[in-house]
Amino acid sequence: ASRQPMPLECWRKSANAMRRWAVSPSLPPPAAFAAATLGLGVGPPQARALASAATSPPLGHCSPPCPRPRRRRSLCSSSPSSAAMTALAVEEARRGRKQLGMDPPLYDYLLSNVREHPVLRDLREETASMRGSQMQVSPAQAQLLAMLVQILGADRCIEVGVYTGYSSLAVALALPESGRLVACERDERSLEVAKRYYQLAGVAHKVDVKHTLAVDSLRSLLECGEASSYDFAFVDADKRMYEEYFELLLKLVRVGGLIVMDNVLWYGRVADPLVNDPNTISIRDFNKKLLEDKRVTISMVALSLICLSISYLFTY
Ligand SMILES: C[S@@+](CC[C@H](N)C(=O)[O-])C[C@H]1O[C@@H](n2cnc3c(N)ncnc32)[C@H](O)[C@@H]1O
Repeated sequence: ASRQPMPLECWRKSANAMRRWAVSPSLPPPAAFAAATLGLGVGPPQARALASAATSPPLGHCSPPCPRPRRRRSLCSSSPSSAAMTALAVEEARRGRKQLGMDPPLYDYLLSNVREHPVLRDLREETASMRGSQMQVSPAQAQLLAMLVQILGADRCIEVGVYTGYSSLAVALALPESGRLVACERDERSLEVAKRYYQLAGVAHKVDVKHTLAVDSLRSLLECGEASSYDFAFVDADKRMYEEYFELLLKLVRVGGLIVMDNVLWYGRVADPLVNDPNTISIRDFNKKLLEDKRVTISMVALSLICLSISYLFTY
């Protein structure tokens, strides 16, 4: 597909954001760039290096006049120009590319085999331009969540970490008319988008939105006597709370139900002994405890692979 050249002012804004991020480990990556690098299977250290390499002005934008000779730093001779990089980032976010360790052509192929509800597609496209869009689950992941809900015959579900509602909408669409999804999210602005799309998809009556800290919502469900009354839970929020969410959900979800925890591979960081930030340590510890936890049966998966195999099971 042909792409229009990016206006210089837009390019400057994204280049500045990327440059700030490249030198400040405490800052989150610019959303679209993070989506692009994750989609490409690039880990955070390489992504940061790429961001720093990709911030020289794009070809054709600094002449005339050009105050000093341009030096393009690049990681390898085939590094794309920054304009191409930024355009790619936007495209990646728009297309919902997010898959650990899968190269882009194969992931494109996978995405082209996802059945995505039109309202989910619209939500994904609207979210792509929003801050934090890289947090959204991919269409393939959402399809798997919906399928798990259907296989379970789930009627009552919980989601921790709604953002703009992509995964919760996929689950709500898969629920029967009598179904109920308790959707926990602390951010009001994201929830406004989510609620709008629940309405558009005609599932708002199935979703019970809890706008507060998720841990408080889960505790209050237990206080209301709802122990063992849920079939399915999906956790996709603050990683340092995983253990606490898991313990609460273990009480809320019935025996034979399913708890899905997102990001347990944490973009590969859990396997890198040099990465020891609090989120990574927390997920690593959580995975270790779960491995030894005899109360549950576990399966840690690179999501899209299980998605394909389950699809084929159903096809034949
Ligand atoms: C990874 S995003 C969720 C993405 C969502 N599942 C989707 O597919 O679009 C995580 C969300 O969790 C929310 N969150 C983080 N900590 C939370 C907390 N303690 N209580 C409730 N929500 C929280 C954030 O505001 C953010 O919107």
